[in-house]
This record gives sequence, structure tokens and C-alpha cells, in this order.
Amino acid sequence: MGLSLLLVGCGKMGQAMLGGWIDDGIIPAEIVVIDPNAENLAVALDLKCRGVEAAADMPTDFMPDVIVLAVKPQIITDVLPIFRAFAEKGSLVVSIAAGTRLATFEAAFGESAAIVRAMPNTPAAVHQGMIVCCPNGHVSSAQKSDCDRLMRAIGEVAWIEDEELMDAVTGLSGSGPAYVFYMIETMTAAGVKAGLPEGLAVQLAQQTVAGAGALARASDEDAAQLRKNVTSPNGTTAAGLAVLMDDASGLGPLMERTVAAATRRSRELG
Ligand SMILES: NC(=O)C1=CN([C@@H]2O[C@H](COP(=O)(O)OP(=O)(O)OC[C@H]3O[C@@H](n4cnc5c(N)ncnc54)[C@H](OP(=O)(O)O)[C@@H]3O)[C@@H](O)[C@H]2O)C=CC1
Ligand SMILES: O=C(O)[C@@H]1CCC=N1
Repeated sequence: MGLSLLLVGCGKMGQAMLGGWIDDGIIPAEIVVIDPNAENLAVALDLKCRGVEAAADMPTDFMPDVIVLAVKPQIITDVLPIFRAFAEKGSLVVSIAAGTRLATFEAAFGESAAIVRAMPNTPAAVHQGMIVCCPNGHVSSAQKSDCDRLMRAIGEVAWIEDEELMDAVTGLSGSGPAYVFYMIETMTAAGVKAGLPEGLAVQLAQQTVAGAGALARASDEDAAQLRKNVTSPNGTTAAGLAVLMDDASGLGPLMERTVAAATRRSRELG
């Protein structure tokens, strides 16, 4: 791809993106990773990146095309001043921090800095991420295309103009893998309660979620029709769905509250 990249923060999400990029050989040029956490830095070194514990240890001649900020929202404003010079010289800054608004970066880097606020998710590690990008007004079309190619290498990309949507994006696709993993956990536990050996229950729950996801993605039919296709009149699925789709206690109202709570928290973090 020919881009030079600086990744700031190589924790859970930084590693997921890095793994996806490197695994695909998508960054043949230069990549430098900064992380003070020795264990996390070791992951970057294992992936053959240049890794340093602090910005002060970066190679002096390094000028990244793209800086990806992947530190916690709670500390992000502390680290921004260190990277101002890069932003002034034309690096594109991509932040994946939940809640942190474009205006925060413009305040730290100057009004004319090129910033993309992005929200990925951890399936990026296997090139199955969902990444939503929201640019500020100073991102050039070349920078947008660089960011798009970078993100497309680790999943599906959507661009939005309205930053207000980023909190709901975070509540749905940013946090969403956790909801699905919990679904796998609960399906497994329910299978064990129904008499299945644990290993078999894990296999059934994982493959059912993966297979249903793949079918939903590949099919021309929407999820509601795919659900109906499983449901024989007066059969087993109808009996299960009567519980799961209960108006008051079913998954619908529960998911609505779940996404709303995560969306609210994203707003608070900002
Ligand atoms: N996890 C996820 O699924 C997603 C996370 N995000 C966002 O990604 C960001 C990172 O989240 P996540 O990966 O989960 O968090 P982690 O805590 O796993 O990773 C953050 C990493 O940054 C390191 N760090 C701390 N200070 C600095 C610094 N000054 N310079 C460089 N690195 C530093 C941390 O080290 P130490 O451990 O020592 O503090 C840690 O290794 C957050 O803003 C989050 O909102 C977005 C989408 C999904
Ligand atoms: O839990 C969080 O705050 C981050 C943002 C989206 C997923 N993980």
C-alpha cells in the first residue's frame, strides 16, 4: 500500500487492526507502534513492527502518512500534544476513541488538521470488521482514499458526514461483537442446561452464530424472512421464538435498552 503508519496504543483494538493489516501484508511500507505496556508492545514486535514505549523513542526521521490513535478515551487528550507537529506537517489523524469528538482533535492539532473519527470493531482481526468513518472538513480526497484502503483491508467501511451518529454507531457495531459473544455464551449455557456436553454446545453455538451471520450477509432475503424460513408452523423454532420475541421480556426491548445504554455512554465519554 506504500503508506507509513503510526499506531498509538496497541491494546485490544490496536492489536485487532494491526493483526488484520499485517496478516494481509497490506502495509508493506513502514509501521511504528507506540505502547508503554510491555506485553502489548511485544505483540507488535512479534508482528515485525517497529515498537517503542514512548513517543520520544520514535525514529527521528519518521513522518507518518497516517496516525491511528487507539488509546482509551480517558487519556487521549493527554497524548495529543505530542503528535501536533505531525498533524501540522500533513499527517492524517485517525482516532478510534469512543466518544471523543472531532472538535477535541481540532483544538489539540489546530483548526486545519485533517482528522477522521473512526469506529472499528474487533472482528477486524480476521478482516471481518465494520468500520464507520467520519471526516472533518480538512481531509483531502487522497487522505480519504488512504484511510478507506487501510480500513477496507480489515473489514467493511461506511463513511458518514453527520458526527452525531457516531455515538449510536459505537453502541451498535463498535460494542456489538460483545453482544454477539455474550449470545454465544448464553446459547452454550442453555444447551448445557438442556443436556448437551459442553464442548458440543460450544461448537453448536459458535457455528450457528457464524453460519447465520454468513447467510444473512450472503442472502437476498432480509433477516426477518430468513427467520421465517427456519420457523415451521407449530414446530420447535416457533416454540423457542415465542419466548425470545415476547413483547415485554424478549430480545427486542432488551436489545433496544442495550444499544441505548452504550450510545449514552459514548456521549458521556465525549
Ligand atoms: N476494544 C474494542 O472493541 C474497541 C475499542 N475502541 C477504542 O479503542 C481505544 C482503545 O481501546 P482498547 O484497545 O480496548 O484499550 P486497551 O486498554 O486494550 O489498549 C490501549 C493501549 O494503549 C496503551 N497506552 C496507554 N497510554 C499510552 C500512550 N501514552 N501512548 C501509547 N499507548 C498508550 C495502553 O497501555 P496500558 O495498558 O499500560 O494502559 C494499552 O496497551 C479506545 O479509545 C476505545 O474506545 C474502538 C472500537 C472497539
Ligand atoms: O467499550 C468501549 O468503550 C469500546 C468502544 C467500542 C467497543 N469498545
